[in-house]
Amino acid sequence: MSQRYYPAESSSKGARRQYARAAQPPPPPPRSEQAFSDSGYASSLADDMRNFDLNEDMPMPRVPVLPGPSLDAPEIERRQHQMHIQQLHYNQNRVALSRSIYRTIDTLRGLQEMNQSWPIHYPAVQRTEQPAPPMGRKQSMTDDYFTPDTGSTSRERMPPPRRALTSFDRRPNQNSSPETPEPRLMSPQIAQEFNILKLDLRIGSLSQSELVHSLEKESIASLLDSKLGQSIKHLLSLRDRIEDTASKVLVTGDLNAGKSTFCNALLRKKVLPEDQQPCTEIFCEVLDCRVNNGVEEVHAIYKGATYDRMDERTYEARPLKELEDIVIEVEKYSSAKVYVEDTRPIEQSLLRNGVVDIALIDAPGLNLDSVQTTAVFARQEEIDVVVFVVSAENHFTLSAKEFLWNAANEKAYLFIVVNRFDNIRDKVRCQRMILDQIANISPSTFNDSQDLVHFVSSNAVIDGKDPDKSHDFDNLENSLRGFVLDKRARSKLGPAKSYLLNLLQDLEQLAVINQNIAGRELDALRSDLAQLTPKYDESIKARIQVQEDCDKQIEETCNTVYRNSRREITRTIDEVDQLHEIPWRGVLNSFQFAEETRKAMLESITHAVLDAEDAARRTSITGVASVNALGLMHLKQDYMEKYFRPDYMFKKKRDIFSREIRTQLDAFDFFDFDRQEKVAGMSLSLTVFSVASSRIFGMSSWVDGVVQATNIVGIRNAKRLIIPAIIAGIGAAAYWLVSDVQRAIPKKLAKKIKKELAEMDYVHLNCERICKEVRKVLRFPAEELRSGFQKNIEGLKTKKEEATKRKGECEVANKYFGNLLRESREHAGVVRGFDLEAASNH
Ligand SMILES: Nc1nc2c(ncn2[C@@H]2O[C@H](COP(=O)(O)OP(=O)(O)OP(=O)(O)O)[C@@H](O)[C@H]2O)c(=O)[nH]1
Repeated sequence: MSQRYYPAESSSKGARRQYARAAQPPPPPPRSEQAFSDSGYASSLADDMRNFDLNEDMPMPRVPVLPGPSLDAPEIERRQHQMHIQQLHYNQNRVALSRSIYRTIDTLRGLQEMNQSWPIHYPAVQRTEQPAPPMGRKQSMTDDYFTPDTGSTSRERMPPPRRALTSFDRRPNQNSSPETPEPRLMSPQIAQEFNILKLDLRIGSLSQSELVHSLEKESIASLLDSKLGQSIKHLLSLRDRIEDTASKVLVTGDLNAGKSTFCNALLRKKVLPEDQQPCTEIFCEVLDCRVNNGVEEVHAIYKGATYDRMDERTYEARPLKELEDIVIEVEKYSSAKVYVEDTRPIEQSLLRNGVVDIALIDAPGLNLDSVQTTAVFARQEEIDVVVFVVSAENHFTLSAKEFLWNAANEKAYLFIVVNRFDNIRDKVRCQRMILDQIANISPSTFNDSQDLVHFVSSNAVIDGKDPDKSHDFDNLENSLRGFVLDKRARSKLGPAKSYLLNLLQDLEQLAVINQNIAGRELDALRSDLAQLTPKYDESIKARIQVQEDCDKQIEETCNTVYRNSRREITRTIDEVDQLHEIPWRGVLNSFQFAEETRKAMLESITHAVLDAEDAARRTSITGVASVNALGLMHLKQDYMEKYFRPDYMFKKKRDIFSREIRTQLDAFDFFDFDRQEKVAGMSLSLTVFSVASSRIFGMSSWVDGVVQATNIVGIRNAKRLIIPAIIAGIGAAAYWLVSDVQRAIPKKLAKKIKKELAEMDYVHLNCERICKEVRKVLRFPAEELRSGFQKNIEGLKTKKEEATKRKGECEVANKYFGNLLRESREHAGVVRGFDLEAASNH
């Protein structure tokens, strides 16, 4: 402890402080104005810490020589040497910590980048998935014969797979009921173990772990990203802090404990207002005026403004004597920077001591109001040393104890000034009582009470009327200097070290968790890919095979339909004249007979076509069923089977038109001349005609015949016979024709119809039409089958590509987190090795 360097002062009355100048190193080179820049002191730092080395550090401190018996030269040299070693250690630790800060910032930035491509997993439990409703499918406008199959044949569609929230993407176990929670990926307790990277999600009544579970993976990643950003910011401010050559001393305590008087005593001049009644209501930071171009003044900082000495909009510059008014203007000012000149020699000045620049912060009384108390706590982070002023008359109030308990957690040592000791009659009892209380509040402070607890009377220092009291204060001042200088390694570097350790521990945890997840996901993806690749290849092969089978089936079905239709229709047409029994109602009704016969014939042919269509329908049902069977066999639930409506077939106008035969009756349909002529040859009455006609082709023979006949019967008889013979012949012929109408009509009609149908290629056209319709009908399920296969293959292809991409990402993540784990462990080991105590133990 400092006591070794600052031995207890002689209690002899009037003992005076002496500072030996013997064996002092040459005075430090003058420091630039910049080096003493603003109150945060941060701005005085070099921008890039990476380039600095130990030689650029602060000047070596001089050894203050304390009051007491004069020291001999070897002792002074020894102390000088110790101080040098101490400074060297401090600088080594400072440089090493600074490097570690940069190294950690690099790590955090790398993690932020990684978080963009592979959202970092935060420990959480998986949420149970709710199955999504099955998706409807829009029916095609062309699907006339088919409707979505919603009937008994419909199959349950599986909900689409969803990615678990903070776990890797695995399809939930289909056998597990929705109520059964999935196995926990991580224990939520792990989340509680985070120090720095803990997500602060206290919203409403939900706990952090509940909130983590309710957030999407991307939201957690973005929260972590901002947390990492905050951490980088904090690391930079820690770097600024350890680079800050100044130490901030917060003087706090209860109202009227004498904090301002104590500060004035340290400065040896009345700078801060002292009063019986509470007066300091804002923070007053006392600094060496050299940082303000040597001008003594107060910068009263406006409420809500961030102080910038170079920007007068952020503060009001006022003379020192107005400080009394400023400290109570809480409505206008948040705090004040008090620039004062400390004219005392460097060995005596606390503000300008040659080792470290000290800023004294006079805080409002803790029990002034709760806001101010909170403000004191808020400033803890930037404070190196806490000097707690307690009134010897009042001891520790509740607010004082509360503050000290909290401060003791942050800072192992507290400097306690028990002021107004002059007002105490039984000083020994008071000392005992106060020390007992300190033992409870801060045991480490109690153990070092000789250095850290001082009973003084601050009001007696400036006027110096009572040398005894001044002597106690000198003692305190020496201890405080020692405490500030010796413990700065701990107070300045300690927070950076512990923050780094905590952060690296968090990073290690995140690395373990994420490497684990990436590894598991990688295994899962590898096995997925091992299944997907052959499945994909098989699917392509199966598609070709099934497509061929399906085409073959359609072709065969169509050929069968064509053949059967052609056979049936041709047979009907061939037999059309034998099929109908239209009653004969005499020659006079022969037209009606002919008409009915025509209709009957045409109807029978149309019926034959309709029968062929019916047969085609039945064949189509079988064909569709067998294509559906192929689909179900290969695509299973992915095959969208539709309900087939065979009654919708052959319903178009085109079909009706194609079936129609427009054969009409004409006069020749009633007589069968072919037959008349054949029969005439055998008829007696026409024998004459026959004979005559056999001669008629030659004029000479005909004339010969007439001459011969005339010769036989005589001219006169011949004249008498020829005319009745002609009449009889015509009559017989007419009779013959009329009597043949009943037979001639069907024959002639059938012949005519056949001829017309042959001319229009009726049979082929209808068979072709029927066949075309059947092909069209069969092509719907075939197309469904083809698109099902296509979808299946594309789905597999997409899955394969996604899995391959994801596998690549996981490999990168796995490697990255493996490196992060190694790096954070190794780095934490390095940081743990920084022995901050070594600096003060030498
Ligand atoms: N007797 C005696 N009086 C003191 C001592 N120190 C301070 N006082 C008086 O105590 C009163 C309050 O002192 P301040 O320094 O204003 O107290 P403070 O803690 O700064 O007060 P606030 O900032 O208003 O909380 C003043 O009247 C001082 O003169 C001391 O050691 N002995």
